[in-house]
Amino acid sequence: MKLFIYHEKQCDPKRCTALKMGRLGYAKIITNPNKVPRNSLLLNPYSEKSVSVEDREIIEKYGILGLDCSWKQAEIVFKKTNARNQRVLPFLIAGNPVNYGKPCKLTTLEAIVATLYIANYKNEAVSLLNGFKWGNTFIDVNKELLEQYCGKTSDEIIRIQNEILNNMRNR
Ligand SMILES: C[S@@+](CC[C@H](N)C(=O)[O-])C[C@H]1O[C@@H](n2cnc3c(N)ncnc32)[C@H](O)[C@@H]1O
Repeated sequence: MKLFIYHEKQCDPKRCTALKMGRLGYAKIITNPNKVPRNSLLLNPYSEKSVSVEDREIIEKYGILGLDCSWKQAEIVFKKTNARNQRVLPFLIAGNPVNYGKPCKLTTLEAIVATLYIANYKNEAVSLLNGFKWGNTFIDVNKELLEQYCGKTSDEIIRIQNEILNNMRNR
């Protein structure tokens, strides 16, 4: 599985999940903007199209690309990207210690794990959590959601997500 992370060097290196993924040999860390793979599936929290099982061909051919930057800068950083295949993740809850419990504010590790899970590469997804103490928390907190999204098309996932959000509002 080809996993790439473009690293903006805006984070605390001790807490950065991307740099740790690089150290563990899980992902290739890229710091030169000219070397960013343009066809990979870019995980963009501001995109309108959801990650789905329909992305398997892109993932197989070109891999997944996370963009590790500070959440404070993220909107500006993503406005500058011109990658071809940009995707948002559907509603999921952060399991990491920094943003625990917050919707959609995932670490780069969590975002890549969720993408693989939804596209039905469950074993590959779960194996990336080895080496991260809180890693399994992400799966535990989101197991039901991930199972609902896994194997579905982008349109189906948006429908499922909207139903989940409506049910939460009406509770
Ligand atoms: C903003 S950075 C923060 C990284 C954090 N400092 C860390 O240590 O992992 C997280 C990256 O993960 C991906 N990501 C996180 N949440 C996402 C979402 N809801 N949809 C799509 N991508 C997401 C994006 O590439 C995003 O830029």
